[in-house]
Amino acid sequence: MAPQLTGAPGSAAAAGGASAALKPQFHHYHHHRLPARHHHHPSLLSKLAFWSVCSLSLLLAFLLLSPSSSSSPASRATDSPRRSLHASPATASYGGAAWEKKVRASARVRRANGGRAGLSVLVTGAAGFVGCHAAAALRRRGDGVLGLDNFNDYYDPALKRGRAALLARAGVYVVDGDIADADLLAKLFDVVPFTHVLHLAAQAGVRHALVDPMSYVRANVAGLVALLEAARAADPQPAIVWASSSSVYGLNSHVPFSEHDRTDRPASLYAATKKAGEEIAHVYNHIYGLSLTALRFFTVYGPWGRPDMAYFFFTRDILAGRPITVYESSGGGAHQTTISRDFTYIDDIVKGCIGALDTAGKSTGSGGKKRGPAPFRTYNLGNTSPVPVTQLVDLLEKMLKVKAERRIVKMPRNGDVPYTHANISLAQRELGYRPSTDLQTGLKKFVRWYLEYYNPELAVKQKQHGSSSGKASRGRNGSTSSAR
Ligand SMILES: O=C(O)[C@H]1O[C@H](OP(=O)(O)OP(=O)(O)OC[C@H]2O[C@@H](n3ccc(=O)[nH]c3=O)[C@H](O)[C@@H]2O)[C@H](O)[C@@H](O)[C@@H]1O
Repeated sequence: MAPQLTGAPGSAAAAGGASAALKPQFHHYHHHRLPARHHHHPSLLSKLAFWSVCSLSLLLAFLLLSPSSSSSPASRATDSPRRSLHASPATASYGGAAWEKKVRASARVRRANGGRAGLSVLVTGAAGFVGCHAAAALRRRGDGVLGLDNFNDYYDPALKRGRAALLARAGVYVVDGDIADADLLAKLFDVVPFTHVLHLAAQAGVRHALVDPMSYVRANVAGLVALLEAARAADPQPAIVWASSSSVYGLNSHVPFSEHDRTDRPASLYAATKKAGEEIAHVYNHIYGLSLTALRFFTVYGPWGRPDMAYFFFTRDILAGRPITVYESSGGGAHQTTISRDFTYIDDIVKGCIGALDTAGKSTGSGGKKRGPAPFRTYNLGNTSPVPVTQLVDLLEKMLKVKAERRIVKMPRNGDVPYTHANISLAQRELGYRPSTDLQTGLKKFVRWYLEYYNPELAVKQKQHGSSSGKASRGRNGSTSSAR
């Protein structure tokens, strides 16, 4: 992918229009409630009652479903808690012949894929990290791809716009809308008979759940239900592959983590909402015959990554000469001497996503009714070789040629788990998943992208001299503005 993109600034429509508009009617009702009981003005009163019921239902619907995410919703992942600027479903604009034409063109299959019919895939969270790479890979294969993303400001929306611009150049249209917008989803399924949904829209990030817990419920629970509702009502019903998380293993200490291990002891609200998603998916598979595949991603990293993840903001802070906080184990567990992650490179994850789409059996329902059993699958997508976070920092120092100022602290109780390690034999067997990128190789690609995107002068210098002065200059776009 061409790395140098400057994204247009993101726009998140302000929420609250619907509820604000309803307020006066609500007050009006209370003002006139007494006369209503005495039957003085029956027609006026029935009107008032009607509007009041409408107001309350809309307000309730708004509170329950409003603003989740398409990529990674909710509020900005900054150190200072801040309410999100969600795109309100009520304010989204779509429809019309030109819009439908664009949607259809993007979702149209270009080329059959190795003898099998090409897929037509709705990718939610397409302006997110994994979504952007997966959508581009599907398009390269000739599949039809339509993206959906709400471009929320959990982290710098300019990065999301940059990813969407990249997809636009590849012929993938990313609809600016929210997975909680039932009308929009119904419309999309109406316009395109999607064969598959790759559902990657979510509120990601483990530690941010302490700051904005409701954003996780809105995106990962209410948003998922909204998507599944639309999918079960669609005709034909698509098969759904979606992003769960390695974090569902929580306090599990049996390593490497296998799909058969316990997932009933999450350590964070994020993990709990992903686990809830897995249970909710089972319901839709059971009642409506939706084909459902959950992929448990293990700490995915790479170019165009998420600025709220440690490898990304460590890079930014090391270059800016700022200290980084590295957690060490508080001790006590079986393998808790070093905090480690099974870091998995983006290209490997994308191959796993595509393997899951290609092998997903069909949904069996139609018209909202189940006609027979449909596949229900869960796979780990990891790298199978955990690396201590301290070693990640060593590698970054070497690649950036800057010494990190490390502040070593005991891991706080912030939802993080000390260790992850995937057993991938099931994905290997059934999806043909074979990760092939070690952390050193993948991180090099990330660092190259990071420098070209945020700090092109330093990138050139490093390329020319094979070394930097050791004193990194500040990034063009991002060193200080990206959120974490
Ligand atoms: O595997 C997953 O399922 C999850 O992977 C990541 O979560 P995490 O592995 O915690 O990744 P980071 O937040 O980038 O943290 C990586 C490591 O750095 C450590 N860390 C983090 C932040 C910090 O300031 N210092 C520090 O040492 C963490 O404890 C962790 O061991 C993603 O953020 C989640 O969205 C994803 O679902």
